[in-house]
Amino acid sequence: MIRIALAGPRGKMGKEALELIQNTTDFELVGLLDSRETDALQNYSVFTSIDELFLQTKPDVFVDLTTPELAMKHTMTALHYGVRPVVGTTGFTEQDLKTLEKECKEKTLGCIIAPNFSIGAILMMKFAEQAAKYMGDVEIIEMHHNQKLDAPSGTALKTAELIGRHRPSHKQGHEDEQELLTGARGADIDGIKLHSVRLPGLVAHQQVLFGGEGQLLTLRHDSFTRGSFMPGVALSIREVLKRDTCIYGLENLIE
Ligand SMILES: NC(=O)C1=CN([C@@H]2O[C@H](COP(=O)(O)OP(=O)(O)OC[C@H]3O[C@@H](n4cnc5c(N)ncnc54)[C@H](O)[C@@H]3O)[C@@H](O)[C@H]2O)C=CC1
Ligand SMILES: O=C(O)C1=N[C@H](C(=O)O)C[C@H](O)C1
Repeated sequence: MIRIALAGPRGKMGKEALELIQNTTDFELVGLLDSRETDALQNYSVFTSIDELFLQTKPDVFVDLTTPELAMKHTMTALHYGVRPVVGTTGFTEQDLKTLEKECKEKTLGCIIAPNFSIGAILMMKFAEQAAKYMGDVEIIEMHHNQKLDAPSGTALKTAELIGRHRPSHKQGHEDEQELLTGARGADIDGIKLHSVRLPGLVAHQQVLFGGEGQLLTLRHDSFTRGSFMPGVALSIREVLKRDTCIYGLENLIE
């Protein structure tokens, strides 16, 4: 049995993950971390202190599905107690990732930071990385529900990073281009334009557009339900136990 502690169990992702853990025969839920005590979770040990969670439940794996401002602190605390983190929460900076890499190396502990757990989104990112070898003019449009805290999404940032491995940094478009309204052309990562849409009704969607003379290549992925993320959560829980480094992105776990 893999002993699992989960943070954020009342959230949109946390609820799904709770169900996944309950319904998976080799997973055992040993504790929950939430910002407050809640009746809805009274059958489980709910902690409001992350230190108490680890001291009292001694999990093998800690799954974090909370908020960008908490994720780094939670992940570092898990590593401090020798617990392997699987983190779906977004908002990690480059510096955060470097710090985690160092911490995992020092402690010889696995940690998985997954900007997106769905296989379709991972494939979209891998295809975008391939396309960038041949088509260097690209814009990313990510679309999410209107309760999302961070923009751009973790998936969009990861996509830009993978594209950047093959696309030399350069300014796209016309050199005399002017933004008549601030933000009209989106955010900019090494010249890649990145646009964030937030609307009710959406879940998680992304298009990567590659333009070339007389042609457009569109890569699109849609998560219509949060069930799309759960196989990736289960895979990460099993994989993190076999690893002793910090892994950023599930593309590193699949061939
Ligand atoms: N990697 C992936 O595939 C996916 C990642 N996400 C990310 O997961 C995170 C959560 O997303 P949602 O479930 O949509 O958000 P949500 O807002 O529905 O849930 C966040 C949860 O965190 C809890 N929380 C707040 N403060 C806390 C504290 N101090 N201790 C413990 N829990 C606390 C809240 O009670 C809530 O249950 C976001 O960063 C989002 O970007 C979301 C979907 C897929
Ligand atoms: O907040 C969300 O919903 C999602 N967050 C992740 C991100 O920021 O990329 C993954 C997915 O897009 C859903």
